[in-house]
Amino acid sequence: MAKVLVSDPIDQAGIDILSQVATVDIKTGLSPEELVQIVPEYDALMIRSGSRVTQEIIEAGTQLKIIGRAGVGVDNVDVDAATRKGIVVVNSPEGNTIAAAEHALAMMLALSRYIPDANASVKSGDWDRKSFIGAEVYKKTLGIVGLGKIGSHVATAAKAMGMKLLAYDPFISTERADQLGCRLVEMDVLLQESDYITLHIPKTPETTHLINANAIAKMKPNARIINCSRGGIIDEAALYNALKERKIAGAALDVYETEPLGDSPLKSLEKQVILTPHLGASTTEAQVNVAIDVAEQIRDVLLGLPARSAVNIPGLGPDVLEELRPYMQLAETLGNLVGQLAGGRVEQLVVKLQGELATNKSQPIVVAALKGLLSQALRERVNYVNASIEAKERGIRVIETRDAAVRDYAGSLHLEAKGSLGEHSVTGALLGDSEIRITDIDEFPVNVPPSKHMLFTLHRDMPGIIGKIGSLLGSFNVNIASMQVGRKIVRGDAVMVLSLDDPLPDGILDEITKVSGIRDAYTVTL
Ligand SMILES: NC(=O)C1=CN([C@@H]2O[C@H](COP(=O)(O)OP(=O)(O)OC[C@H]3O[C@@H](n4cnc5c(N)ncnc54)[C@H](O)[C@@H]3O)[C@@H](O)[C@H]2O)C=CC1
Ligand SMILES: O=C(O)CCC(=O)C(=O)O
Repeated sequence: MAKVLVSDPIDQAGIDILSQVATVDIKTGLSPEELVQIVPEYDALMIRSGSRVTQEIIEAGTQLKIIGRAGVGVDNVDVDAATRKGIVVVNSPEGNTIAAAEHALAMMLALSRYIPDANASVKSGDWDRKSFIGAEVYKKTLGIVGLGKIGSHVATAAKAMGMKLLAYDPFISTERADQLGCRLVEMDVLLQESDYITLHIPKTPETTHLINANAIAKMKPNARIINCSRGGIIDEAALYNALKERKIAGAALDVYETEPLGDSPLKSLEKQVILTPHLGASTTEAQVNVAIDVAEQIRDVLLGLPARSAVNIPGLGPDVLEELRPYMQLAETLGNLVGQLAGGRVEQLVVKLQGELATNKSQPIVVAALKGLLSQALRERVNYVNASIEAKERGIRVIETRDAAVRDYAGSLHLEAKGSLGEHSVTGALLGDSEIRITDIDEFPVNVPPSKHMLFTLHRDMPGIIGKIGSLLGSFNVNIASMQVGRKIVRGDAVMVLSLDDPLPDGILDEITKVSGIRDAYTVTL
């Protein structure tokens, strides 16, 4: 049975799902050294934000197939290292959206009305009403940085509270911002015009210290900033100085440059600062959502099925996966077939998407074709995660083309592999929704389903040749399941495609190539 290590607190709903297919060990609070030591036993690792999955841990995880992050941000996982090792990294892109958005809104209101300090004051025995005169958010301007899932929910709620909305997000359209009632502006405008600024962006090289001394200098003196996204987007030293010198009115932070927050001067500031310990996703509802979402994906991957929210399988969201899955199977089968026909070292793969397939997202198809192509060499070591990297490291040039005009089938895929031993091409299509047909071998038209054991010959189309191959296979006790010949002209060159019930015994291929009229013969195992 597979083994899963859960190294952060995860809701029981997720553990129950994992337990259907694996032995689950819950070991929280491990040091990085302890994690390195025990990770080799495990097939999957499930974490929240508490565990940092470094390259060293990934290298040590020789059995690891999947790392599941029960949340959105995967910045605590070395995704590149996982990708190189073919380990799928999944997250829960939506499970805690509402929780994080509501936390940001709660922070904005709490900051405006000094709720944490007022609460502490009452609990300490005071009845001080003068020190806590707050500000209303009604009719104030909220600047939202990052109008993705969380930012959009914040926008909708803030709109309902009568706020004016600005948004900065270089990757969303004006139409989308309009829909949410936001005016899409440049960052400088947002900084200059907002009374409240809330950050909902990932931490990337571009967003690190996006809010630095320079940006803070552009903000209004009454401005308050909220960060429930990622630590490090705000330069904490610059923020501290600005707050201390009253250049801005307040800040509410849930995330920090280093977590847990150590000996930070921010802790010394009073009612203009609120600090929470990375609680954005900490609601019962969100924890159930993310635990189920990620546990289901770990279960699926351990059962050999694809994951719906893999962050390191290019372009493979759940909607794309649903639509392209049959074509990906086709691509993988054809990649495997053309790789075996080409033999030797493949230097170039042309992937041509034809008919309706030409209008589809190509990346998953190309990845699937490469996975098939490399599967003979790498077996189970190649997967959708690392196929592109493995191909690149082997110097395989990938050329992608599209031809929507090819209409033999609704959608078809043509692969050409050029290598040290020559050049071969195959074309395939889907019959109905998912039945694969090989429709062309080296430009000879055929119509055969792939089968586990196959024999392909290139021969001269002449009487008696099929019988000779049949007898030869019979003499080696190999049963033919089906046979088809593809030719362009009568008595010219032709290909023969045989599906066999049994693998070809050693030596028979040499015998076949000796038959008069046979130019070449290839065995393929799919
Ligand atoms: N505090 C907490 O516990 C939680 C924090 N988060 C964090 O919140 C952040 C937002 O999450 P989601 O809304 O789910 O992500 P999302 O991917 O739906 O939205 C992010 C948005 O940021 C935009 N963006 C990217 N780079 C940008 C840049 N340089 N400038 C402006 N906009 C940029 C993107 O276009 C996208 O619209 C993430 O960093 C996530 O890790 C998420 C959940 C809980
Ligand atoms: O696991 C958590 O509580 C943190 C959630 C978070 O930061 C995220 O989902 O990006």
